Order: sequence, then structure tokens, then C-alpha cells
Amino acid sequence: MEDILLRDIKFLPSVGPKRAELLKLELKISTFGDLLMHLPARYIDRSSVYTIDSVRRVEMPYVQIRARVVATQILGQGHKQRYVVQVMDSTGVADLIWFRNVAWVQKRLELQREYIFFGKPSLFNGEVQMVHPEFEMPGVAGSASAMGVQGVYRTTEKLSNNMLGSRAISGLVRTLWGKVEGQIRETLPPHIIRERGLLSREEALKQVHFPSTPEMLNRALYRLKFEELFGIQLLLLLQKKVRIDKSEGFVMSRVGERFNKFYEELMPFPLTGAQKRVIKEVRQDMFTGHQMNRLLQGDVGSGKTIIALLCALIVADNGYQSAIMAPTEILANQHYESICGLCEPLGVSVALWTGSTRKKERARLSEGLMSGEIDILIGTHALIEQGVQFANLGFVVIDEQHRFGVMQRAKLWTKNQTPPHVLVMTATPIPRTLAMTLYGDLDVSLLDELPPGRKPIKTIHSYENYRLRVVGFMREQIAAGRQVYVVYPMIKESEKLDIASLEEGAVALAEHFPPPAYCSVVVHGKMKQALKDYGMDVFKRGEAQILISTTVIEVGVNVPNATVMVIENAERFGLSQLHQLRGRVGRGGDQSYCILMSGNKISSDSRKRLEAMVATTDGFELAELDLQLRGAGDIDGTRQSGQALEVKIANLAKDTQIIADARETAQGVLEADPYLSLAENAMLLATVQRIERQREAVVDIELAKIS
Ligand SMILES: Nc1ncnc2c1ncn2[C@@H]1O[C@H](COP(=O)(O)OP(=O)(O)OP(=O)(O)O)[C@@H](O)[C@H]1O
Repeated sequence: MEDILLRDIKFLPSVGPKRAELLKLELKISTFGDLLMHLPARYIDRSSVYTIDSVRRVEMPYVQIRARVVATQILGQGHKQRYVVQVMDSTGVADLIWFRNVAWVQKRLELQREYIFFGKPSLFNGEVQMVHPEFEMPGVAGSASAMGVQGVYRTTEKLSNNMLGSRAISGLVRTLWGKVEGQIRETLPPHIIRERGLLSREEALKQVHFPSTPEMLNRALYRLKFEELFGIQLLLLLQKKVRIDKSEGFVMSRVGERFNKFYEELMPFPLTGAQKRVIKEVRQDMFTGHQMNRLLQGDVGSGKTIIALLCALIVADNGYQSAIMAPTEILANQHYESICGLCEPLGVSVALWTGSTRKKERARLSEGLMSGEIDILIGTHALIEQGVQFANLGFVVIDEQHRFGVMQRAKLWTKNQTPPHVLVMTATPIPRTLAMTLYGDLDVSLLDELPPGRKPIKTIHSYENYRLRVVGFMREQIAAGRQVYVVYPMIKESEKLDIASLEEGAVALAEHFPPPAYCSVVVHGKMKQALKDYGMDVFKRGEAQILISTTVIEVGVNVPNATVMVIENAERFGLSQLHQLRGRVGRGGDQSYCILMSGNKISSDSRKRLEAMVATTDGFELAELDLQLRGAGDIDGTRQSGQALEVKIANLAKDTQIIADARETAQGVLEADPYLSLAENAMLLATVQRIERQREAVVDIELAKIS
């Protein structure tokens, strides 16, 4: 049978070639199936009528009220002219305002008559207002107000101009439904539908487009989101299983001289319990003969670098090479310096490869890598972009991988016959359910203990008016021998402006902290690498007391003597970023401070973020809150992953319970049928294979972009 869902959209009555072309261009709708999956972007609930008084108390984006017109008047002149209609019900009065189409409204609204008004309410001086509400007489059969819950479809200006606004799209979907009803195939096996009490796929699709009640809409959305997330979880768990069961990995069974010597004689400090536990987990993985793919989550300053080094030493003792990849050159340099220093007495050879490594040096390094002379290579993306070759790469550390592109890692070393063990390190605390999706194919280690002697950082939110006090505080800290960071936000669209504001800030600071008594350095992303390195070095050596910078220092920079972090325009940063920045201080034993500077007027979301920063230093708590405030799409890298994972219906930030349910069901299915070989799971296998193909295509595109 021909699959009706694959039919070209131009064959749908009242579409035709011209509108079909537009639908393709604007909304990527090419087939009947595409239109069916073009779900409403939001819903309006016209199933209940609110009283004016209750509108004041409930937070609903749109409401309808039933009220009588008691007064009308035209206010203002010219383009400020507006028509204000006062309406009343038994609980109160509301003002309805029109700035346009005044004559049209005037003609249709009669004094003392009752209407249903539908619109977006707002409160002005405690009074309910609605601008440009829709209205109609109550009790008219088939009227919009009697239609219950309605979907609003995403459309574009161009489509609206061609008679394809939200309502027209809704009409097309209705026509479509008449043709496809009864032909929608089920994609989940009956046992899952039964266990989870799900709607059938057909019923779910019908209900998302034409909800009969709010409850049915919720069940329909649950079913479609569940299906989407379940497919992903199944794929992730299956990939993990295949890796563990089938993929070969290097066996690193020796704990040799270099690791032992370092551990016993050269370690600058005893490891924390959590660090010891993680090393043990990694060693176990490396011993199994399967490839390790582990995520190391540790809050800022929890001591991840030493773990990378200890692992690399085990690897070197077993005769393999390691690569450690950092997200920025500054960080790669920092790792290189500290690891070089630590490794010198061990006879382990360490090299650095970044975007600014010169051609001649690269040639020399390539030789060293191919001959096996170099044990540990530290670098940036350049390691991949430039296709660096190793003699026997056994271990790769990806630092801060959220910057790296979540999906890329899967494909990085597929060229090697035996893939190296991979340790992904991240300081971004990822809420549990999000981690299930983003890193669902990895094993997870947690560094949940900070090195001893750390004092919690004190965080203060300060306004522009108090700047002089902040300056005074910075002076005190500098007088006590400490160092200070001052960070400006960087917003991609207007880098020039950002740098200008940083430079202005630097000039103002120079007045408060004049040379030669004080020394400040400026570092920002647009500077030449050599200059950046120079600035960082001067600060690290303690020769400058103030480092003025953009967020280039956000990840990883480690200067334990710096105790004050001043964040300018803190309201412009997201919570995870603020947390990362704050993590640059409090890395030594001294009391540290984070001062969040903001303008006097900030939005309520910004205020919530800043208040949360003041209230807690717990990265996980902040990450959860960030997720609620901003959604997964705004957390670094997750938008990209959402796309790569083809998550279209579910929301990775909000649908946490559904993610957990989907994972649980997926686990259950795989326990009973580890490789989906039973007939009853054939359709699941097909789904997983389809997602895998899509995902691979996306990863290929991502990789093509960087290489
Ligand atoms: N067990 C320990 N005892 C004392 N100090 C430690 C210990 N482990 C690490 N440190 C020190 O703590 C500081 C932070 O360590 P490191 O730079 O590895 O943190 P990180 O986890 O990479 O943090 P971030 O993600 O913020 O970069 C460093 O100065 C490091 O020398």
C-alpha cells in the first residue's frame, strides 16, 4: 500500500504548487507526513470562562471573560488615539483597549450588551486590561469561544501574507486528517503501550491537533514525547551495551614505575577521597579490555586536572600515548605548564599542539608522535582539525566537552583500529535527567568533594551606585597581597562594542588603581594569542594584581592567589556561566569573594539568577535552576545536541519526568531482549536504526564544519 504520509503536500486540497513551494521553503513541510508532524506551537484554552476577579489572581497567558460593556471613550490624539471600553461582570471591571481598527470595533460593540472577550490579560494599577481582544456574542453555535482547547500553529510572515496564517494551517491539518485517519501506523509495541497506559499513535496525533479536553491533550503530548525520548534512550543504552560487550579496548594492566613514583614522591597534595575513587573507576575500566567512555563530572575547582595526569601516567606505563584536549589555548597552555612541571622528574615527555603552533614545530611534533617519543600531547581542537597522527594513542581526555560539540566525540577516533579510552571532563554540573540524554551512552564518575581547606566563596550582588565601595574592597584585598579578576560580558553579535565596554572599564579602573602602584592587564578573545598568553603569565606570576578580561577566562583558569572576582553586567550572564566564573576564585586556602555588579534596573529573571548565586555555591542546584529559568536550549551545547538528537517534540529541560520514564522503560526492554532481536521488538530496532542514521548524518555535518 502506498504510504499516504509520503505524498507530496501539493496534492492536499487547497494547497497546490505555489503554496506547497512556500510550505517547503518556510516550514520544511514537503509531505502529508511533515504537515501531520507540524504540531501546534502552543495552545489556548477556550474551554473555560474566567471571572474578571480571577484573572487578577491566575497566571494565564490568554483567557476569555464574559462581560457587559458599561462605558466607551476615545482617548488621545493622532497616532496615540485609542478606544477604551470598560466592561463589567459580577466580580469586577476591566478595560479593553484598541489602538487600531477603532471604527470597526465601535460599530460592533454595543453598550450594555454582553460579549465573550478573549485575549492576553495584563494588570495596570491593579486593574485588568486587555489590548485588542477578540470578541463575539455568547452562545453562538460553532463560535471560537465554544471550541475548547485550540492549537496555535507556527507560521511565518511570508506564509501569513499568502493566506497561510495559523488558522489556515489548522484548516489544512483538518483536511489532512480527513484523508489519513485510520491509516496511522503504531510505532510502539503493545506491551509498552499497555504498561505505560499510552494513547495509540493515531489517537495521540488526533488529540494534539484537535484536543477534546485539556486532559486528553496532556496524554497525547505525553505519548508523542515519550515515544521520541524512548527511541533516544534505547539507542544510547544499546550503544553503551555494544561498546561494553563488543568493542575492543587496550588493556592497561600495569601500574608501573612512573605512576608509582609520582604517586608516592611527587604528588603536590594527598588526593581527596573522591579523586581516589575516580582513579579506581578509571583503572578498572582500562583493565577490562573494552573501550572506556567515561564522563567525569566535577564542580569547579574540584581537582580534575590531576586525574587526567594520573591516568595519562598509567597509560604511559603501559607503553601508550595520551592526548589531553582543552577548549581554549589559554587552558591548553596552562595544562601544559603544570603537567610539564610535574612530569619533568619522571622522564615523561610532554608536548603542546595548538592553533598557533608553527609549521616547523608541527613537523617536529609529528615526528615525535609517530616515533612514540612523545608520551602526552596537550592541545586544543587543532588536534582534530589538523588530523594529528599518533604511533599508539591509548587515551584521550576531552576537557570541557560541552564546548567541543557533544555529538562529535562519538566519531573522533573511529579511524583507529582499537579506539583509545576516552575520559570526558566537565565542570558544568548537568542536571541528572539532562545528563541521561546528553551523556546517556557514557559511564559517569562524580568528583563530589572539594579539596580540603577551601572556604566557601562569599557572593555579593552590588549595584552601580556602590561602585566606590567595591573599589575600596578591591584595594584592601590587593593590599593583603591578593589578586582580582574583573570580567566583562561578551556577546557575540557585537564583539566590537563589548571590547569597547571592556576598554572603557579598563580606563576607569586605571583611575582607581593608577600605575605604578598597581598593575593591571587586559585579556580578551580577539587579542593575538601571544599577547593573551603574555597577559595571563604576568597575572599568574603575581606581577599584575588585576586581570581585566572577557569570558576567555571562564573555564579552567587556575590562579589560587586570586581571591576576588568582579563580574560586570552580571545580569547579562547565564547562571552556569556565572558559576564557572565564580569558580576562578576560592581555589586556594584564602577567603574569596565574588561581586556581581548590575545596573539598577534588571528583569525579574535576572534578579532571580543573581539571588540564586548569592544564596548557594552548589553547582548542581544552580544548574537545575538554570534549566528551569532558561530551558535546555540555552545551556551550552544542549541546543546543538537537541538538534543532533532530533528532539523535536519533547523539551529536554522541562520534560524530565518523561525522560526518566523513557529511560526506565528502555532499560526494561533491553534487560529482557539485550539486542532487540525478538520479533515483538522488531519495530523498535527499526526506530533505533533510523535515529542512529539521522544522528550520524548530523555528526558528519558537524565534523565537516570543523575539518
Ligand atoms: N586533593 C587536592 N588537595 C589540595 N589541592 C588540590 C587537590 N586537587 C586539586 N587541588 C588544587 O585545586 C585547584 C583546582 O584544581 P583543578 O584546576 O584541577 O580544578 P578543576 O576541577 O580542573 O576545576 P575547573 O573545572 O574549575 O578548572 C588547583 O590549584 C589544584 O592544584
